[in-house]
Formats: sequence, C-alpha cells, structure tokens
Amino acid sequence: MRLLKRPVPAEPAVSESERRLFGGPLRYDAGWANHEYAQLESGLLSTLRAMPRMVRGTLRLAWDTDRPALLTVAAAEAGQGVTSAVGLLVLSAVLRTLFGAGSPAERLHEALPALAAGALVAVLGAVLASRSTAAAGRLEPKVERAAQEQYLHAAVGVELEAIEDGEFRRLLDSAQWGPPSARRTVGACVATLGGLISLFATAGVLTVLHPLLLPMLLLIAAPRGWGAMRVAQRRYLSVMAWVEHVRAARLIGQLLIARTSAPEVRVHGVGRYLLGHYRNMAEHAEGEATRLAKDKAATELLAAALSGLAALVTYAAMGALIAAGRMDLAVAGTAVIAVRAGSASLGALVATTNTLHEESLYVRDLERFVAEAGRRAIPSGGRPLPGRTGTIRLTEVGFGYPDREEPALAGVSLTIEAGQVVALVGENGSGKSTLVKLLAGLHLPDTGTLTWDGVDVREADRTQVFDRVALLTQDFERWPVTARTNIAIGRPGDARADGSVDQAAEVVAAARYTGADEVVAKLPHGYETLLARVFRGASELSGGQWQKFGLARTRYRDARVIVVDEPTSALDPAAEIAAFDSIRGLAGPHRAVVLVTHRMSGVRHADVIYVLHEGRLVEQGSHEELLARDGRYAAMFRMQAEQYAERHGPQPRGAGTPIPRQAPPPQKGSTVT
Ligand SMILES: Nc1ncnc2c1ncn2[C@@H]1O[C@H](COP(=O)(O)OP(=O)(O)OP(=O)(O)O)[C@@H](O)[C@H]1O
Repeated sequence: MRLLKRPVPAEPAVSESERRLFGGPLRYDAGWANHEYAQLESGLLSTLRAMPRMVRGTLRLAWDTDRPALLTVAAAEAGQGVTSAVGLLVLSAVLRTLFGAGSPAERLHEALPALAAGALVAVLGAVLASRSTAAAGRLEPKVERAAQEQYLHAAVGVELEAIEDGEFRRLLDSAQWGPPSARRTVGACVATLGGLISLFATAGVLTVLHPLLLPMLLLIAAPRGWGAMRVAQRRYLSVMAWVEHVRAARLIGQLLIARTSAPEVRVHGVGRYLLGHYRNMAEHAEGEATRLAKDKAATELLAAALSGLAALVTYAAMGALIAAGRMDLAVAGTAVIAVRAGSASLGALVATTNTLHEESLYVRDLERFVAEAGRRAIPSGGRPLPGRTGTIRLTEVGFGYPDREEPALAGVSLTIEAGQVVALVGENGSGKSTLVKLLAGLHLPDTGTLTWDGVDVREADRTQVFDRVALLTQDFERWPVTARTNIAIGRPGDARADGSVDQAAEVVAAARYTGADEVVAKLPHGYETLLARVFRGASELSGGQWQKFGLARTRYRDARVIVVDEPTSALDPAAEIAAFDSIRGLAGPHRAVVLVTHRMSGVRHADVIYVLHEGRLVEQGSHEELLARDGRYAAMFRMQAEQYAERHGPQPRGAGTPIPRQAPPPQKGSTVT
C-alpha cells in the first residue's frame, strides 16, 4: 500500500525563478535543516524513548523561572487523571444500579448518591483543569522570556570572531526559533502529561471492568495514533525540505517593500520583475501545500477506516461476551464510554507527543547554540589595566580572518601614546579597519603582542579594554531611538543616563562640539525626536547628519582612546574640515585619537602617520617626513592634491594641501570641553 511507505522528505523541484534569481535553490544552510530525518522516521516508540532527554532543557527552564506554576500544572494534571478515573468508576456504579433489580423509581433513588459523587468529581475535574490552564498560561511566557534572554545573553557575550564566522551565524540563526518553541514545548508537555495520566486512568478502569477491554482500546486508538503521527511527520519533513524555498520567496517579498530598494524598485521597474518571480515561487509552494493536504486526507481516511474496523470488532466481541453472560450490560455501557474516551485521549496523546518532539528539536538547537556561545564567549576577568592609559604597543602583530588565506595584518609594530593623534592610511583592504578592531579589543592578535601599558590584551580584563575605547566605525549604528539617546547611548553604564540635568548638558555639549546641535535645532521635537522614519512621528537624517551624531556619540563617550574609522565620508567640504578639527581636538593628556581615513587633508596634522600596505606597516612619520621620503604616502597625497587642483584650479605654490584649512588646529595636549 502506497500510504504505508515510510515518509520521505519532499525535496522541492527547483523553480525557474530560483534558477534565474539565485542561480539554483537558495540553500538555507541553517542548523535547523540539519536535523536528522532518520530520527523522525524512527516511529513512535523511539520518539517516546527520546522524549525525556528532549524536554529536559525546557522543564529545567520552567523549574528555574516559576517553580510554583510548574508544580501547580503537574499536580492539576495528575488530579484530573484521578478525577477522570474516579468518574468512570462512579459511572459504572450508576449504570450497575440503574440496570439492577427493583422498580425504576427505586433504582433511581439508589443511584442518587453515586450520581451526586459523579457530579462532584466532574466539578473537581473542571476546577483542576482551570487551575492547570491558568498556571500553564503563567508559565509559558516566562519560559519563552527566559529562553529568549538566554539566547540574547549568549549572543551578546561572544567574541566578534564568532559573529563573523558563517558556521556560528548559522547556529545563531537556527537557535532563534528556540524560545517560541520552548514556550510551545511547555504547552505540549502539559497536554502530553494530561493525556498520559488520563490514559493510564482509563486503562486502569477498563482493566478493572474486564481484562479484554484494554487491548481492544489500543486496537481502536492505534490507527488514529498512527495517522496523526504520520501527518505530523510529513508536515515537518515538508517544512524542512521547503524552508529554503519559503525563505527565498520571503526575501523577494522583503526586497519589494524595503526602503533602501524602493527607488530602484520603481524607477528601474524591478517591482514588476520581482513580483512575477514572487508569484512563480508562491505557486510552486502552493503545489506542495496541495500535495500535503491530499496526503493528510488519505492518511486520515485510512486511519479512520482501520479504527472503525477495530471498533466494530470490539463491539462485536463485547456483544458476544454479553450474550455468553460473561459481561453484564452495565459494565458494557461503561466500557463503551471508556473506550471512546480512551481512544480519543490516545489519539490526542500521539499528536501532542509529535508536537513535543517537533518543538524540542528547535529547543535543542537553542541549547546547542548556548553551549557553543559559552565556548566562544569573551572571557570574563583577567588582568586589570593600570588606571591611566599611557601607551598601546603593538609588536610584530599578525592577524588573519578564518576564511582567508592571506593574513589581514602581518608583522605590524607601532605605538600609540596618550595625547597623540595617530593616523592610519593605506589603500582599500590594506588592513586599517582590522587594526582598529584589534586596538578596540574586538579581535585578538594571532601572532605578536598588543599591550595596554604593558598588559597583554590576551590576558587583560577585556571589559576594561572596552571601557577605555570609543569606536566610531564606518558603518556605525544608527539607533532607531531619540536624538538624545543616540548620543548618550555611547555611555550606557552612566549613572546619569536617566535624563538628569547633568547628562542633558553633556549631551548638548557633545552635539555642539560636532555640529549635531544644528541638526537637532531643525528636528520637530529637538533632542526628543525619534530618529527612524519607519515609526510614527519620527524623522530621518542624511548620511552626513548621521556622521555628526556618530562623532557626538564618540565625544560623549569620553574614552581614553578614540578610534574613528572614515568619519567624514558623507560630509560636505566645510563640515569635513570642521570634523577633522574636532576629532583632533579630542586628543588630550590622557587621551589618544586614532584616525583612519582616505582624506589626506585630514591626516596631515597628525603626530604620527602609519601607512599600511597589504597588511604590513610600510611607512611611518609626520606628514612632512613622509612627503620628504617620497614614498607611498607622498604619492597618495600628491594624487589627491592633483585631483583637487583639476577640479578647483591651481593650488598656491608649495602648499600641497588639497583642502585649505580654515581653522587653526586645536592645541594638542589639552582636553577640549
Ligand atoms: N570580517 C572579515 N572576514 C574576512 N575577511 C575580512 C573581514 N574584514 C576584512 N577582511 C579582509 O581583510 C583585509 C583587510 O581589510 P580591512 O577592512 O582591514 O581593510 P581596510 O584597509 O580597512 O580597507 P578599506 O579602506 O576598504 O576600509 C581585506 O582583504 C578584507 O577583504
């Protein structure tokens, strides 16, 4: 019989749209696609065997988050099982009395106490059910929250290297389904527990009534259980096999509505093009839904037929037993009711067991992620750094990204002293940003040493390293929060981060320092304006205006080492000159500034300029020294100067300055306030 074949994953055929857009099926190489199908095909018994191991994690979370609620659920479910068993026994007694000797009035009178007891038991069952529902309802969101916190906490604590590692990202991606699954696992656990207890209760009662009744119950329920399990397995396999297809369709949908793609979607007609592909892929997926529905209908029909057949055999056997005088009518009546109740709860039990199994696969991904994140976490503790940061020294530092053969940095030795403005220059891909990440403590050197006042960063307390750095990267975060918080977020641990007067004054000072205050003045609600247009009442800034905010955040952070990576790419010439001035002005007796930029006008006043080429330090010195040397730096500088001269006419003789300075450089060695 075709339906009795073992379920196999329904691999989707590659649609024309996938081939066109992605060069083939978009493979979602996530951990959740790695679940072994074999496990799912292994049947009810092995699923049941694996169950305790699978739900242990969720139950532990539930135990930790709300122990009373968990105990209440367990007790209420157990109590319901007992009440259903007692209910059946009471029913049997009632029927026995009703079918016994005497007039109908006498029999009814005699059955009254049992009927009252039955009503009491039913009320008790209902109360317990409501207690269980309330406690489970309280427990489920708490478990999801705890799992979500566990997930986020683990993700925040790992090394940057892990975040950039594709393998780890896949785990991170798949584990995000864990928290909602943990919540559903609680529900499924409760249902399974309830189902199990009431099944045992019914089975016990049936065995008391007649030993033959229990096997008969199993005979009736087995096909339905098999059907439910098969449908669930097929659905799961289908979800797994089609997940990439669904993701690809979703990706197209997102591209169609994204703000960044909106101009091209309209002007280039990309909208119509992608919409066509979206439809094509959706139709492809609908075919799978239809196939699943047909399969489900056929499975359920077959299960119902087999179950009906088993019921027929059971009732015929009961008829034969009654005819032979080996079962009385009252017992048979109770048995019919018990068999119906029992087969329904067995069917439901198989379904909930399946749900439990399915959900716990995702929870297991979360557990795997948390364990891996623990292995790749930034170590806590370590050697404390001296109170005042004086010197950062790199000696023969080498660093390579895991997926690259060529090292990003090789044999780099340099020193950064407090009070200095240090510039890093070099062509694209020469290793500047990588060096910045090493300075900030985001990556550790593979070879050589990086020390903070003599303390090797590998042994140092990394939290203290982070505390000493203000980092403004090329793609710094544009937080979708208010203008004020966008600046103040640079010092989240600040005791005054509650909007108190002091903090407000410092935020304003930082904004004024970088020109962000002029931007704020034009915002509808000033510093309280939300900066994210997707939300109601929010405003959006231009790229250059955002850079002023980024610089203000860096200024507000007030760190010992300020690292700015390409901070002026979106600024107009006047704003750029002002920005370089204010960046240089950040240097103070106890504060160094490390500036990475391609704008040569911005580096000429640096104390030391380090020139990187293919990950190596090739030149170093002041602007004048490097020009005199006539090497790479001088060539780069001249190139920009000539380009400027072509656009803006000849430069004053001997100036060699691409963008004339309008303001004198601020006094070095003093902290600008
Ligand atoms: N996360 C990463 N994973 C793998 N390789 C990387 C990563 N980041 C940078 N690289 C590689 O390391 C090398 C140095 O890159 P880096 O970003 O440090 O250069 P850069 O000098 O800052 O370049 P640009 O001027 O373009 O910003 C390049 O070959 C780059 O492709």
